[in-house]
Amino acid sequence: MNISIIGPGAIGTLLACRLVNSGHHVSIWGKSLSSTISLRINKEQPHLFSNCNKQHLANSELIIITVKAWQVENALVPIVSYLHKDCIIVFMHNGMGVIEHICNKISHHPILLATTTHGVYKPNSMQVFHTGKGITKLGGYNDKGKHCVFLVKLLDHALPEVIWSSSIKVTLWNKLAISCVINPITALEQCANGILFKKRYEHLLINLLNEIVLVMHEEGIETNFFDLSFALGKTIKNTEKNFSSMQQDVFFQRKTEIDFITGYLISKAEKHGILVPKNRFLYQKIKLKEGIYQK
Ligand SMILES: NC(=O)C1=CN([C@@H]2O[C@H](COP(=O)(O)OP(=O)(O)OC[C@H]3O[C@@H](n4cnc5c(N)ncnc54)[C@H](OP(=O)(O)O)[C@@H]3O)[C@@H](O)[C@H]2O)C=CC1
Ligand SMILES: CC(C)(CO)C(=O)C(=O)O
Repeated sequence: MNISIIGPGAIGTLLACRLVNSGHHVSIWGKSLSSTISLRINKEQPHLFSNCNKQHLANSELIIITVKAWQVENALVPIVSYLHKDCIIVFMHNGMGVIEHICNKISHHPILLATTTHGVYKPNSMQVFHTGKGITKLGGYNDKGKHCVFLVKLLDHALPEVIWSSSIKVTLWNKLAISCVINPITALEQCANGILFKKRYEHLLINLLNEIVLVMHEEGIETNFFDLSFALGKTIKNTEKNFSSMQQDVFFQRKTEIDFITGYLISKAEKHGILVPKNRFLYQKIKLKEGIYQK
């Protein structure tokens, strides 16, 4: 298949290299002006990709957008006119709410959303380290996207494990709930995820989850406090030594994805007239931190 990866950062590089290994024709579309870019995973053989080639983009049957949530619009809008009308678009980023703003520009394409738990670290522009094998969940955003179940086999062959989600909205909400808790706290405390098991966080975690459950119910997502806290505990355990993406963004003084994580939760809470003071408090603290280093 002809595939383009839009945003060859940590996740994008991992996918690009694995898709080539799996026999696909892969090009990339990044911010660099070079016409070719060499990318490698760990110490494996590097692959040479064509970069920002409009013809390759136009020939793409599938594009996977792997930029940060707040970068999606700027990455997608300039390239939409080059895409073939049937080109499948997969979005893979943390958080929710991005597609709502741009779907009218791409609604004739099959659109899918994906969320992944792979861990990837990119120390320089040419190499990534695959630090944790994970699971990718994929599902259709529009009707055409829902007909693209075949992509599970294709992507699973390249970078297992890939699972089809028949309700990607539910999958993303469950991931969002966990991120709303782990990401801002670990970013503010600058600690690994495992710290959240400490007794002193218990009340905060309970309050955050209770607020999140109310919003999820109003959004039509079937959940309850016990299921969510079990899932949260499992994620903290599985990633106890890891640093969340937001911890790293704050550490390196980068813009975080808070607007698409807690910010999304707050916007839905406001829509339903639900108060989420604990989540709002964390949101404001992160915005304050970002504001200081972005000045
Ligand atoms: N890394 C990880 O382990 C995981 C990441 N995720 C999620 O995946 C998403 C991507 O994360 P990650 O790969 O780490 O992020 P990166 O910042 O490493 O990758 C994003 C890439 O997109 C590029 N980019 C930004 N804007 C544009 C544009 N307009 N056109 C083309 N390219 C652009 C960036 O370039 P530049 O750097 O020059 O801005 C960068 O190379 C995030 O939502 C993240 O939360 C999820 C699970 C794990
Ligand atoms: C689930 C969690 C918190 C894993 O660290 C994550 O999504 C992230 O780091 O962004």
